[in-house]
Amino acid sequence: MEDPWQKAYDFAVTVARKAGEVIRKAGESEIKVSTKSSTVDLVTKTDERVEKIIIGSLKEEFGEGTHCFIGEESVAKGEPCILTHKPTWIIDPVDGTTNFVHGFPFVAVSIAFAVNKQLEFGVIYSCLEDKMYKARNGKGAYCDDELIQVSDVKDINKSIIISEHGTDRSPEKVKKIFSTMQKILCIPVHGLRGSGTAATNMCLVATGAVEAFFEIGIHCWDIAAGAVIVKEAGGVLLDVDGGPFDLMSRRMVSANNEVIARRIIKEIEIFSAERDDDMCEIQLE
Ligand SMILES: O=P(O)(O)O[C@@H]1[C@H](O)[C@@H](O)[C@H](O)[C@@H](O)[C@@H]1O
Ligand SMILES: [Mg+2]
Repeated sequence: MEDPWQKAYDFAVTVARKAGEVIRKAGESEIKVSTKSSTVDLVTKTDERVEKIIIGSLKEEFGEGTHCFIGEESVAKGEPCILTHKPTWIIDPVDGTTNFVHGFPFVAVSIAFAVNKQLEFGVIYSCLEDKMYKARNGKGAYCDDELIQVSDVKDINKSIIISEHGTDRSPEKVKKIFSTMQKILCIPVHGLRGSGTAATNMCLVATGAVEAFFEIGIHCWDIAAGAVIVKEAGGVLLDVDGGPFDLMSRRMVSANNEVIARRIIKEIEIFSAERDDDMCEIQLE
């Protein structure tokens, strides 16, 4: 029987690489000459431009109307953020926007694809490192053409944990974020890290470079592709309260094994973040 999504998967890799080249060029030419403040406007234009290229390419290849799109920039402009049963692309055109503004070398194009509300595949192109991470449901996870596996570390005292403080600077949230990080550091673990992009952090879990990534405040487009890649690399995904992973919940833990995931969950001070699908007024089918 023909594999219905192989063509879409291969095309997603091509589009991610094309988007990465646009980001690199923007970084080399436009960002260098501008001051940090004007850079931010420029980068928003880059984010929007890259998302338009990605969605435009997908619509051209698969036709208008047959597929749905959840893109960070489109949602920011009021497009719905609801996962229906239709084939749906979940896109973060520039994950690590703040990194990009500052020339901090972790910026990722994240493209995921879901059918019947199930994630089918994920592609993350770390465009400044020129590394293509990808995974299809049930077919393993790869960095370029090399199979990748999560870490085999069992003891959390021998682990590196990666997380982010996000963009919210409200004192009560910042306090909980850093109190959580302090508790995890003092378990103790070998170290805490953060690349500045959830997509890249999840690839680091999938390659075994770190044992776990958690964050509250991310969006579905930050983690959808990484979720497939971590799972296919042998990792686990949970909600920060220990329940099942929920793509739209704005929170998650991904780890190399469930013991380490649940040990981290014990230390997380949970704060609320409005669900991605609640942020949208329009309720689709
Ligand atoms: O820097 P941006 O891209 O605006 O935001 C970041 C990423 O989107 C996200 O992946 C990361 O986890 C988050 O903490 C950070 O704010
Ligand atoms: Mg992002």
